[in-house]
Amino acid sequence: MDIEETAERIRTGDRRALARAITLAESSRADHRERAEALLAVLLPATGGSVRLGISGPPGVGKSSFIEAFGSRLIEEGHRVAVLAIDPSSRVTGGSILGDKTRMERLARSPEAFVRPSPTGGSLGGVARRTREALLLCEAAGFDVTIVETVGVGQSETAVADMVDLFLLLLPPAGGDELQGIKKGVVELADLVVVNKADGDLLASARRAAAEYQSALRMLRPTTADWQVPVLQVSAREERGLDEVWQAVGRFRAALGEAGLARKRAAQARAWMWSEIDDSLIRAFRAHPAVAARLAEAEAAVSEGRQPAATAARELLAAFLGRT
Ligand SMILES: Nc1nc2c(ncn2[C@@H]2O[C@H](COP(=O)(O)OP(=O)(O)OP(=O)(O)O)[C@@H](O)[C@H]2O)c(=O)[nH]1
Repeated sequence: MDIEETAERIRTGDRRALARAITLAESSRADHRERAEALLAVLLPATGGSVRLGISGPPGVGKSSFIEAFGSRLIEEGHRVAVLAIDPSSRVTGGSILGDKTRMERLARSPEAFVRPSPTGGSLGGVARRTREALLLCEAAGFDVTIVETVGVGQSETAVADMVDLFLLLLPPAGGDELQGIKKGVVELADLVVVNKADGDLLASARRAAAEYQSALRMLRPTTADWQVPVLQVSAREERGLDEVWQAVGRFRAALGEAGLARKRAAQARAWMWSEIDDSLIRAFRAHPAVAARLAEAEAAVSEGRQPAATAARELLAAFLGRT
Protein backbone atom coordinates (compact mmCIF):
# COMPACT_ATOMS: atom_id res chain seq x y z
CA MET A 1 0.00 0.00 0.00
CA ASP A 2 1.41 3.39 -0.81
CA ILE A 3 2.06 6.08 1.73
CA GLU A 4 -0.81 8.33 0.67
CA GLU A 5 -3.33 5.54 0.94
CA THR A 6 -2.07 4.45 4.35
CA ALA A 7 -2.15 8.07 5.50
CA GLU A 8 -5.73 8.43 4.31
CA ARG A 9 -6.77 5.30 6.18
CA ILE A 10 -5.18 6.58 9.35
CA ARG A 11 -6.87 9.96 8.96
CA THR A 12 -10.24 8.29 8.59
CA GLY A 13 -9.70 6.36 11.80
CA ASP A 14 -8.79 2.91 10.49
CA ARG A 15 -7.39 1.31 13.65
CA ARG A 16 -5.55 -1.46 11.87
CA ALA A 17 -3.77 1.04 9.65
CA LEU A 18 -2.87 3.03 12.76
CA ALA A 19 -1.58 -0.04 14.58
CA ARG A 20 0.49 -1.06 11.57
CA ALA A 21 1.94 2.43 11.21
CA ILE A 22 2.99 2.40 14.86
CA THR A 23 4.63 -0.99 14.31
CA LEU A 24 6.53 0.52 11.41
CA ALA A 25 7.65 3.42 13.58
CA GLU A 26 8.78 0.98 16.24
CA SER A 27 10.83 -1.10 13.86
CA SER A 28 14.57 -0.67 13.70
CA ARG A 29 14.76 -1.84 10.08
CA ALA A 30 15.97 0.95 7.85
CA ASP A 31 13.25 0.48 5.21
CA HIS A 32 10.56 0.49 7.91
CA ARG A 33 11.98 3.65 9.43
CA GLU A 34 11.99 5.28 6.05
CA ARG A 35 8.34 4.42 5.46
CA ALA A 36 7.38 5.57 8.94
CA GLU A 37 9.11 8.89 8.39
CA ALA A 38 7.50 9.37 5.00
CA LEU A 39 4.13 8.63 6.56
CA LEU A 40 4.73 11.10 9.38
CA ALA A 41 5.74 13.75 6.88
CA VAL A 42 2.42 13.33 5.08
CA LEU A 43 0.41 13.20 8.31
CA LEU A 44 2.11 16.05 10.15
CA PRO A 45 -0.54 18.65 9.21
CA ALA A 46 -3.17 16.36 10.79
CA THR A 47 -1.31 16.21 14.12
CA GLY A 48 -1.30 18.49 17.13
CA GLY A 49 -5.01 18.24 17.87
CA SER A 50 -4.90 16.35 21.14
CA VAL A 51 -4.47 17.22 24.75
CA ARG A 52 -1.18 15.47 25.51
CA LEU A 53 -1.01 14.14 29.05
CA GLY A 54 1.91 12.43 30.73
CA ILE A 55 1.15 10.24 33.73
CA SER A 56 3.67 8.76 36.09
CA GLY A 57 3.83 7.49 39.61
CA PRO A 58 5.54 4.89 41.75
CA PRO A 59 4.73 1.20 41.20
CA GLY A 60 1.47 0.16 42.79
CA VAL A 61 0.04 3.68 43.04
CA GLY A 62 -2.74 2.64 40.68
CA LYS A 63 -1.70 4.10 37.34
CA SER A 64 -3.52 1.50 35.29
CA SER A 65 -6.64 1.77 37.44
CA PHE A 66 -6.55 5.56 37.20
CA ILE A 67 -6.04 5.64 33.44
CA GLU A 68 -8.79 3.08 32.99
CA ALA A 69 -11.25 5.10 35.08
CA PHE A 70 -10.16 8.52 33.81
CA GLY A 71 -10.02 7.44 30.17
CA SER A 72 -13.45 5.81 30.41
CA ARG A 73 -14.88 8.96 31.93
CA LEU A 74 -13.45 11.04 29.08
CA ILE A 75 -14.95 8.66 26.55
CA GLU A 76 -18.36 9.08 28.20
CA GLU A 77 -17.89 12.79 27.62
CA GLY A 78 -17.34 12.18 23.93
CA HIS A 79 -13.55 12.14 23.79
CA ARG A 80 -11.37 9.64 21.99
CA VAL A 81 -8.46 8.50 24.09
CA ALA A 82 -5.14 6.95 23.10
CA VAL A 83 -2.90 5.44 25.77
CA LEU A 84 0.78 4.86 25.07
CA ALA A 85 3.49 3.71 27.41
CA ILE A 86 7.15 4.33 27.91
CA ASP A 87 8.83 1.52 29.74
CA PRO A 88 12.47 1.07 28.87
CA SER A 89 12.74 -1.63 31.53
CA SER A 90 10.37 -3.89 29.65
CA ARG A 91 13.22 -5.50 27.75
CA VAL A 92 14.47 -6.85 31.06
CA THR A 93 11.21 -8.33 32.24
CA GLY A 94 10.11 -9.33 28.77
CA GLY A 95 6.73 -7.79 29.39
CA SER A 96 5.56 -4.25 29.57
CA ILE A 97 3.51 -2.20 31.96
CA LEU A 98 0.62 -2.06 29.54
CA GLY A 99 1.27 -5.42 27.98
CA ASP A 100 -1.26 -7.02 30.20
CA LYS A 101 -4.43 -5.76 28.60
CA THR A 102 -6.63 -7.04 31.38
CA ARG A 103 -5.41 -4.12 33.48
CA MET A 104 -7.25 -1.68 31.23
CA GLU A 105 -10.02 -3.94 30.12
CA ARG A 106 -12.67 -1.36 29.51
CA LEU A 107 -10.41 0.92 27.51
CA ALA A 108 -8.92 -1.94 25.55
CA ARG A 109 -12.45 -2.95 24.50
CA SER A 110 -13.72 0.51 23.69
CA PRO A 111 -13.83 1.58 20.05
CA GLU A 112 -13.15 5.13 21.25
CA ALA A 113 -9.88 4.14 22.89
CA PHE A 114 -6.59 2.91 21.60
CA VAL A 115 -4.24 1.20 24.06
CA ARG A 116 -0.74 0.50 22.91
CA PRO A 117 1.82 -1.26 25.06
CA SER A 118 5.32 0.07 25.35
CA PRO A 119 7.64 -0.81 22.50
CA THR A 120 10.08 -3.31 23.88
CA GLY A 121 13.80 -3.05 23.70
CA GLY A 122 16.27 -0.34 22.98
CA SER A 123 17.52 2.68 24.83
CA LEU A 124 15.26 5.17 26.54
CA GLY A 125 16.00 7.57 23.69
CA GLY A 126 14.81 5.00 21.16
CA VAL A 127 11.68 4.12 23.09
CA ALA A 128 10.92 7.82 23.58
CA ARG A 129 11.25 8.55 19.88
CA ARG A 130 8.93 5.72 18.94
CA THR A 131 6.40 6.84 21.52
CA ARG A 132 6.53 10.42 20.19
CA GLU A 133 5.90 9.13 16.71
CA ALA A 134 3.08 6.91 17.94
CA LEU A 135 1.55 9.95 19.66
CA LEU A 136 1.59 11.93 16.41
CA LEU A 137 0.06 9.00 14.53
CA CYS A 138 -2.72 8.75 17.12
CA GLU A 139 -3.43 12.45 16.73
CA ALA A 140 -3.63 12.03 12.98
CA ALA A 141 -6.14 9.25 13.60
CA GLY A 142 -8.35 11.69 15.48
CA PHE A 143 -7.67 10.87 19.12
CA ASP A 144 -8.17 14.11 21.00
CA VAL A 145 -6.66 12.98 24.29
CA THR A 146 -3.32 11.20 24.25
CA ILE A 147 -1.99 9.76 27.48
CA VAL A 148 1.63 8.70 27.80
CA GLU A 149 2.18 6.54 30.85
CA THR A 150 5.48 5.71 32.41
CA VAL A 151 6.36 3.72 35.45
CA GLY A 152 8.29 5.89 37.87
CA VAL A 153 11.78 4.57 37.53
CA GLY A 154 13.85 7.67 36.93
CA GLN A 155 14.85 9.06 33.59
CA SER A 156 11.72 8.01 31.75
CA GLU A 157 9.65 10.70 33.50
CA THR A 158 11.76 13.41 31.95
CA ALA A 159 11.36 11.81 28.55
CA VAL A 160 7.59 11.82 29.02
CA ALA A 161 7.46 15.39 30.36
CA ASP A 162 9.38 16.41 27.22
CA MET A 163 6.65 15.16 24.90
CA VAL A 164 3.43 16.19 26.63
CA ASP A 165 1.53 19.38 27.43
CA LEU A 166 0.91 18.47 31.03
CA PHE A 167 2.66 16.04 33.34
CA LEU A 168 0.50 14.46 36.01
CA LEU A 169 2.12 12.77 38.96
CA LEU A 170 0.03 10.15 40.70
CA LEU A 171 0.98 9.61 44.34
CA PRO A 172 -0.05 7.17 47.05
CA PRO A 173 -2.17 8.21 50.03
CA ALA A 174 0.82 8.47 52.33
CA GLY A 175 3.28 11.22 52.94
CA GLY A 176 6.40 11.40 55.04
CA ASP A 177 8.68 8.42 54.57
CA GLU A 178 6.93 7.15 51.50
CA LEU A 179 7.35 10.51 49.87
CA GLN A 180 11.10 10.09 50.33
CA GLY A 181 11.01 7.29 47.79
CA ILE A 182 9.87 9.66 45.09
CA LYS A 183 12.69 11.51 43.51
CA LYS A 184 12.55 15.24 44.02
CA GLY A 185 13.40 15.75 40.37
CA VAL A 186 10.21 13.94 39.41
CA VAL A 187 8.05 16.06 41.70
CA GLU A 188 9.58 19.13 40.07
CA LEU A 189 8.30 17.97 36.68
CA ALA A 190 4.71 17.76 37.85
CA ASP A 191 2.14 20.23 36.58
CA LEU A 192 -0.56 18.42 38.50
CA VAL A 193 -0.33 16.12 41.52
CA VAL A 194 -3.07 13.60 42.14
CA VAL A 195 -3.35 11.48 45.25
CA ASN A 196 -5.06 8.20 44.41
CA LYS A 197 -6.92 5.77 46.66
CA ALA A 198 -8.80 8.51 48.52
CA ASP A 199 -11.44 6.02 49.60
CA GLY A 200 -12.48 3.78 52.47
CA ASP A 201 -9.89 3.41 55.23
CA LEU A 202 -7.38 5.37 53.20
CA LEU A 203 -9.45 8.53 52.97
CA ALA A 204 -7.92 10.24 56.01
CA SER A 205 -4.36 9.39 54.96
CA ALA A 206 -5.07 10.63 51.45
CA ARG A 207 -6.25 13.94 52.86
CA ARG A 208 -3.17 14.24 55.06
CA ALA A 209 -0.87 13.27 52.20
CA ALA A 210 -2.46 15.82 49.90
CA ALA A 211 -1.88 18.58 52.46
CA GLU A 212 1.76 17.47 52.88
CA TYR A 213 2.36 17.36 49.15
CA GLN A 214 0.75 20.75 48.76
CA SER A 215 3.03 22.39 51.30
CA ALA A 216 6.09 20.62 49.87
CA LEU A 217 5.15 21.91 46.41
CA ARG A 218 4.97 25.49 47.61
CA MET A 219 8.76 25.35 48.01
CA LEU A 220 9.21 24.55 44.33
CA ARG A 221 9.37 26.87 41.42
CA PRO A 222 6.23 26.46 39.30
CA THR A 223 6.66 24.63 35.99
CA THR A 224 4.69 27.35 34.25
CA ALA A 225 4.20 31.02 35.07
CA ASP A 226 0.80 31.81 36.63
CA TRP A 227 0.39 28.22 37.69
CA GLN A 228 0.42 26.87 41.21
CA VAL A 229 0.56 23.07 41.00
CA PRO A 230 -2.71 21.79 42.49
CA VAL A 231 -2.93 18.62 44.54
CA LEU A 232 -6.14 16.71 43.93
CA GLN A 233 -7.55 13.58 45.51
CA VAL A 234 -9.18 10.81 43.54
CA SER A 235 -10.33 7.27 43.88
CA ALA A 236 -9.74 5.31 40.71
CA ARG A 237 -11.58 2.40 42.27
CA GLU A 238 -14.70 4.38 43.12
CA GLU A 239 -14.26 6.64 40.11
CA ARG A 240 -14.38 9.79 42.17
CA GLY A 241 -12.54 13.07 41.57
CA LEU A 242 -11.99 12.33 37.88
CA ASP A 243 -13.94 15.32 36.57
CA GLU A 244 -11.90 17.59 38.83
CA VAL A 245 -8.72 16.23 37.25
CA TRP A 246 -10.01 17.00 33.77
CA GLN A 247 -11.03 20.49 34.89
CA ALA A 248 -7.53 21.06 36.28
CA VAL A 249 -6.10 19.97 32.94
CA GLY A 250 -8.29 22.58 31.28
CA ARG A 251 -7.18 25.27 33.74
CA PHE A 252 -3.56 24.41 33.08
CA ARG A 253 -4.07 24.70 29.34
CA ALA A 254 -5.77 28.03 29.87
CA ALA A 255 -2.85 29.22 32.03
CA LEU A 256 -0.44 28.24 29.27
CA GLY A 257 -2.58 29.93 26.64
CA GLU A 258 -2.59 29.13 22.94
CA ALA A 259 0.71 30.90 22.38
CA GLY A 260 2.32 29.32 25.45
CA LEU A 261 1.25 25.87 24.33
CA ALA A 262 2.58 26.48 20.83
CA ARG A 263 5.90 27.66 22.28
CA LYS A 264 6.14 24.65 24.56
CA ARG A 265 5.46 22.23 21.72
CA ALA A 266 7.88 24.04 19.40
CA ALA A 267 10.64 23.81 22.00
CA GLN A 268 9.86 20.10 22.49
CA ALA A 269 10.07 19.51 18.73
CA ARG A 270 13.45 21.27 18.54
CA ALA A 271 14.76 19.31 21.51
CA TRP A 272 13.54 16.12 19.87
CA MET A 273 15.43 16.99 16.69
CA TRP A 274 18.60 17.54 18.67
CA SER A 275 18.24 14.27 20.54
CA GLU A 276 17.80 12.53 17.17
CA ILE A 277 21.00 14.20 16.01
CA ASP A 278 22.80 13.15 19.20
CA ASP A 279 21.67 9.55 18.83
CA SER A 280 22.44 9.31 15.13
CA LEU A 281 25.84 10.91 15.51
CA ILE A 282 26.88 8.61 18.32
CA ARG A 283 25.70 5.59 16.36
CA ALA A 284 27.54 6.70 13.22
CA PHE A 285 30.60 7.51 15.29
CA ARG A 286 30.77 4.09 16.95
CA ALA A 287 30.14 2.33 13.64
CA HIS A 288 32.82 4.25 11.76
CA PRO A 289 35.62 1.79 10.86
CA ALA A 290 38.46 4.15 11.76
CA VAL A 291 36.84 4.89 15.12
CA ALA A 292 35.93 1.27 15.82
CA ALA A 293 39.53 0.26 15.15
CA ARG A 294 40.86 2.68 17.76
CA LEU A 295 38.11 2.77 20.36
CA ALA A 296 39.30 -0.06 22.61
CA GLU A 297 42.84 1.28 22.76
CA ALA A 298 41.62 4.82 23.42
CA GLU A 299 39.41 3.62 26.28
CA ALA A 300 42.27 1.62 27.75
CA ALA A 301 44.66 4.57 27.46
CA VAL A 302 42.19 6.85 29.22
CA SER A 303 41.30 4.37 31.98
CA GLU A 304 44.95 3.66 32.70
CA GLY A 305 45.81 7.33 32.81
CA ARG A 306 48.16 7.15 29.83
CA GLN A 307 46.27 9.74 27.86
CA PRO A 308 44.06 12.69 28.80
CA ALA A 309 40.40 12.03 27.98
CA ALA A 310 40.16 15.22 25.94
CA THR A 311 43.10 14.20 23.75
CA ALA A 312 41.68 10.71 23.16
CA ALA A 313 38.29 12.19 22.27
CA ARG A 314 39.87 14.70 19.89
CA GLU A 315 41.87 11.98 18.15
CA LEU A 316 38.84 9.74 17.77
CA LEU A 317 36.83 12.63 16.36
CA ALA A 318 39.62 13.39 13.91
CA ALA A 319 39.54 9.74 12.79
CA PHE A 320 35.73 9.97 12.44
CA LEU A 321 36.05 13.08 10.32
CA GLY A 322 38.78 11.49 8.21
CA ARG A 323 41.37 13.99 9.36
CA THR A 324 44.02 11.49 10.35
N1 LIG B 1 -8.28 1.52 47.53
C1 LIG B 1 -7.91 1.74 46.29
N2 LIG B 1 -7.06 0.88 45.66
C2 LIG B 1 -6.71 1.14 44.42
C3 LIG B 1 -7.17 2.29 43.71
N3 LIG B 1 -6.61 2.27 42.47
C4 LIG B 1 -5.83 1.18 42.39
N4 LIG B 1 -5.90 0.48 43.57
C5 LIG B 1 -5.20 -0.77 43.86
O1 LIG B 1 -3.81 -0.53 43.82
C6 LIG B 1 -3.14 -1.64 43.25
C7 LIG B 1 -2.28 -1.19 42.08
O2 LIG B 1 -3.11 -0.76 41.02
P1 LIG B 1 -2.60 -0.70 39.55
O3 LIG B 1 -3.59 0.08 38.78
O4 LIG B 1 -2.24 -2.05 39.06
O5 LIG B 1 -1.29 0.13 39.83
P2 LIG B 1 -0.11 0.59 38.90
O6 LIG B 1 0.48 1.81 39.51
O7 LIG B 1 -0.56 0.64 37.49
O8 LIG B 1 0.87 -0.56 39.07
P3 LIG B 1 2.16 -0.83 38.27
O9 LIG B 1 1.97 -0.25 36.92
O10 LIG B 1 2.22 -2.32 38.32
O11 LIG B 1 3.23 -0.18 39.02
C8 LIG B 1 -4.21 -2.63 42.87
O12 LIG B 1 -4.31 -3.60 43.87
C9 LIG B 1 -5.46 -1.79 42.79
O13 LIG B 1 -6.62 -2.53 43.07
C10 LIG B 1 -8.09 3.17 44.38
O14 LIG B 1 -8.54 4.18 43.87
N5 LIG B 1 -8.41 2.83 45.66
